[in-house]
Amino acid sequence: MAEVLEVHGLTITAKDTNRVLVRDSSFSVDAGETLCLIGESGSGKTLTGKALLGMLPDGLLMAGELSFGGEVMSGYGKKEWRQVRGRRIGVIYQHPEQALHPAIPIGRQLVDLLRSHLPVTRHAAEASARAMLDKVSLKDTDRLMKSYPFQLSGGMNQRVMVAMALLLKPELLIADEPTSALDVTTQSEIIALLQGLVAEEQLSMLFITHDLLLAGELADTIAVMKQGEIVEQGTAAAVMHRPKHAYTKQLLNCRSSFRFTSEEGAYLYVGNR
Ligand SMILES: Nc1ncnc2c1ncn2[C@@H]1O[C@H](COP(=O)(O)OP(=O)(O)OP(=O)(O)O)[C@@H](O)[C@H]1O
Repeated sequence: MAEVLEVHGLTITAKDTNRVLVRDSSFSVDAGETLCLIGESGSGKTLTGKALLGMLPDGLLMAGELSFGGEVMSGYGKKEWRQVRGRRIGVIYQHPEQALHPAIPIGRQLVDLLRSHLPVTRHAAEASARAMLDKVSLKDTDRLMKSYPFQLSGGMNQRVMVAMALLLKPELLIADEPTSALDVTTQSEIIALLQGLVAEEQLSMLFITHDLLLAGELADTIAVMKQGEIVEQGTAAAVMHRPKHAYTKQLLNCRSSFRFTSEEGAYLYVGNR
């Protein structure tokens, strides 16, 4: 399968303290593949995602090579990043307010996004926006196009954010803990939606989570991060059922539905979460 994203030796350092926040991290995402980056809070997942969007905060230094669609992005300037971010790499955050403007109706946000990247008429952009809202299973699109984010539930806003992320038909979707702030039922609905869209659009996805079981449900491959380093990576089946690193075993043991059986050296799945 063709590689969409390749990260080689990504290292992120705080300039003032010289603290290494992400160390020599290498991974790749193939076309149509979902890679889950998992690890506890502070392990460097979000910074890795930000590096891939050219959005690292000032004060951090990046080294290593990032390639997307065969093109090296590591040396990109602001203009090149703007052409990739949002257009070729879509992004979904934990909180919709990170992506949606609170004082602009949903419809206008979608239309403006389309028209800022593509030479389309307002009428055509509105039709595409409605079609995309429909695709993320939001009903009553006429009313929705005129609604503000605060008038929608958390789950609906999350769906709008998915619609925004996919509107420009990106090749890669970066989802940073997109369901962590949602209740369990809504979380399952959003995960099912993402799984459906990824399959339908043949999208590649980098899914960032602290939840190894969720990673097991979604991922083709999993990379486990601890204190800025990838300590284990492999197919989802290998990482979930034959974990090698003590930290991965610890993450699995934290979830009650998995139990480590020392005689067999394997994890047994003993029910749903
Ligand atoms: N702008 C910054 N300057 C200095 N250190 C930072 C900066 N941003 C993040 N860090 C530090 O880098 C480390 C990794 O942060 P990051 O946000 O990537 O972790 P994470 O794995 O995404 O955690 P979480 O799940 O809590 O979001 C943390 O120790 C964090 O405090």
